[in-house]
Amino acid sequence: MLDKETISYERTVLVGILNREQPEEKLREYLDELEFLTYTAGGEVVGRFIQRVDTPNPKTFVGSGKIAEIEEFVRENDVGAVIFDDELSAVQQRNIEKQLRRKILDRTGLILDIFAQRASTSYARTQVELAQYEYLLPRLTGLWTHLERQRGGIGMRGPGETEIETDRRIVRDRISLLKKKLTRIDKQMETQRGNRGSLVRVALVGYTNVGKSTLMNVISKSEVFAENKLFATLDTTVRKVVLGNLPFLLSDTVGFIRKLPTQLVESFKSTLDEVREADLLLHVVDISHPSFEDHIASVNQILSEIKCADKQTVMVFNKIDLYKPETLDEDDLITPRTSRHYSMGEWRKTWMHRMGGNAVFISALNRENLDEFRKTVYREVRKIHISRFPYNNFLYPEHLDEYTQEEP
Ligand SMILES: Nc1nc2c(ncn2[C@@H]2O[C@H](COP(=O)(O)OP(=O)(O)OP(=O)(O)O)[C@@H](O)[C@H]2O)c(=O)[nH]1
Ligand SMILES: [Mg+2]
Repeated sequence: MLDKETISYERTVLVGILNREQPEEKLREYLDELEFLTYTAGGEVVGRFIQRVDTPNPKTFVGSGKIAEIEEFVRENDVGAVIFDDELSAVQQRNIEKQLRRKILDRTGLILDIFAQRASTSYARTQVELAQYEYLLPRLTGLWTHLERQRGGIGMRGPGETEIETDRRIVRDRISLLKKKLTRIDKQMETQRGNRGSLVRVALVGYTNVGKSTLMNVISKSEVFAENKLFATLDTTVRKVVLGNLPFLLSDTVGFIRKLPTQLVESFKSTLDEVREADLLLHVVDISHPSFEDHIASVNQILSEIKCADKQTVMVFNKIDLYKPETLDEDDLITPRTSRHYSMGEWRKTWMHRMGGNAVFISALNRENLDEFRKTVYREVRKIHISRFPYNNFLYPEHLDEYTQEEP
């Protein structure tokens, strides 16, 4: 009889540092996110190590005492990988690896690994592979400088160096090959996008795991892969959606994350072209997440990196079914009331005001408030349509009643 297959998660530990920008509460959130990323990559977190570090140790990132502590733990607990929340230099990564004799990853390396695991089309795979090589290249350089220093001036042209030089050349060749391949695919995609005609284009953007694909499925009655893991979507899906009598194209795309590796932003440029060419962005937010405001800031940061910060945007606050404000005891006169205590109504007022009415609060999963969502999207798409085709305005009268009847 066949043994039942058991999924084995690799045992891992996380390492984070405390400093002025990263007080305890922030760090906890970052490590929670890193734990979720680790789980997505196939790891089980069995320990967390934290140290107050104002200037990271150039050799080992954290102090030597901390490394010794981690070493003892990984030895006794059968740990396979140690993951740092912050970016490690090539030298740090190698030194730590030498001492711990385990796989050492930083946040960027981990995100790249997840992307590599999840990329299912050849296009996504090519983009990820490019990002991985871009990540690797300076690390090979680091390895080389390290050897150079160790060997001193004489006998520099030893086999070690030649080997690394060769490695670097192979990596560089591979990078330029992948870039060429991507340029070719980009051209094809551009033509495809061009063939879509003059329909208004709307793109779902937002932090990873906020519910973009779920919303896409609900709105377009399509079947896009949605899952409670990070980066469920790597490829862009485009669907034609009709609200009332108004057709437009809706695209679902890769989720963003804090400290998204720049290599990934670079190599996913063409996936992000869908965002760049959109007429309207639907910025989806998971309002039930305690740091959703930071998420909004991260997404806006990436949007400005790809020069989309000024696009017409509707803020879509999703997962209202899960939102719970923190509560204050009535006799607690000390704790200041902050946005964490806001009721849904208060958030609504704040964002409606900030967005000039372009904010909706929904639950894609429970299909709550979808009418309001449709109404807002309809109104904005219609505006774009009319500004683009003023002459056939008569084709698009207000149809607010019609589409609301579509919903059973
Ligand atoms: N409670 C609740 N869960 C939701 C809601 N919308 C989506 N989810 C869940 O959130 C998880 C992530 O949903 P996805 O639609 O995959 O999220 P995404 O933004 O496409 O994620 P990536 O593609 O990974 O960036 C899934 O488990 C969904 O079922 C909602 O309104 N309420
Ligand atoms: Mg998705």
